[in-house]
Amino acid sequence: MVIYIGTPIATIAILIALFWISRILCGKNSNTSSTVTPPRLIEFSMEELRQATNNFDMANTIGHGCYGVVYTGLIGDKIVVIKREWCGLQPRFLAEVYTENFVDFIGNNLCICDILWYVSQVSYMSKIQHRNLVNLLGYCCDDENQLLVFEYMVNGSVRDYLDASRDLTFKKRISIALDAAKGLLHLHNLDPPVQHKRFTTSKVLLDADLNAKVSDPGMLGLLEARDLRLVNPRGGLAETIDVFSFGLFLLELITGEKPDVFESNEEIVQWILPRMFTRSSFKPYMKITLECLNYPAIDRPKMDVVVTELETIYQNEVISEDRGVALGSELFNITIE
Ligand SMILES: Nc1ncnc2c1ncn2[C@@H]1O[C@H](COP(=O)(O)OP(=O)(O)OP(=O)(O)O)[C@@H](O)[C@H]1O
Repeated sequence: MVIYIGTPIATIAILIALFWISRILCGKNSNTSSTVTPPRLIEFSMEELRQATNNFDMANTIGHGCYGVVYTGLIGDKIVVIKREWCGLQPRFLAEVYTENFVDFIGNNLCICDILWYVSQVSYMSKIQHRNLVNLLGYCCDDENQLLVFEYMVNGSVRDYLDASRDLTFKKRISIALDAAKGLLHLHNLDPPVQHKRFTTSKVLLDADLNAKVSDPGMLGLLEARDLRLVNPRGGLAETIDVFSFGLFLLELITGEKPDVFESNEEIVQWILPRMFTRSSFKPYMKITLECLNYPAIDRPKMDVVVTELETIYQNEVISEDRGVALGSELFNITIE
């Protein structure tokens, strides 16, 4: 009897890769109260996703980012969002993850290991679940195509929403900020902590009821292998960059305008001064915004503090709801009380 065991090196390489993946899949996760049990991650075929998007019809395109083109698609009776990577997997993905020796050792099996690496990243992403994070539902990966399937957020990004100049009460803005802060806090509370590092108003998506969720949580691994620059390089080191980005997000959320990139907190203060507000909730809002943008970075609050502050502001708004204030350009003509 002949037992064919293939190339021993290839077999060992695959076993090591599988061991590595199983370790990631068994990794620890956070157990904060809003953690959602991960649904089963679905592996879609390319054919299924072609059908879902009408063969990736332009009409289904809703945007694009550094990962790739973003489509809506229909799977069963459910609308989903499909991100299709710009370019296929490159062997250098693996080279950046493993040592040079290991890559040499794997030799001709780079392709399967790249795919295994991609699948391990996707599995990891799918385990990061929270009600304020956009859920990854599934993926498709072969040697030519890599696609990610996410839940669909019908109102698009906060940036889209602000651009469309749709009405948003101050209370609603606070509730969006609070949702987004909780999403980031969940990432920071994971063991080991996860930094988003690309947090902007485009990364906060709104559902039909304007509940907000942070998109692309845990996607950094996939993107870092592609030499991407940080969104806010002045945000400082890993632990503070999300907080800095959150401060910019708060400014953008309240003004509707993209704030300039500031060199210092004095510049931020100069930017805010002519825009002072009368209403009591605006002051704590601007205070926490400025604290997030603090220099040096070590003076910035942690996200749990940000969540607590925003919760207090939100509660004040609920209490004084009947005194409603319209937001918009006229807001900034109000002088200091
Ligand atoms: N799950 C989703 N539901 C609804 N719309 C989405 C979803 N994901 C992305 N979009 C839309 O697609 C656009 C592009 O998203 P994507 O995350 O690829 O890039 P980005 O955030 O705009 O830029 P980058 O990733 O380069 O920083 C978003 O601005 C948003 O309008």
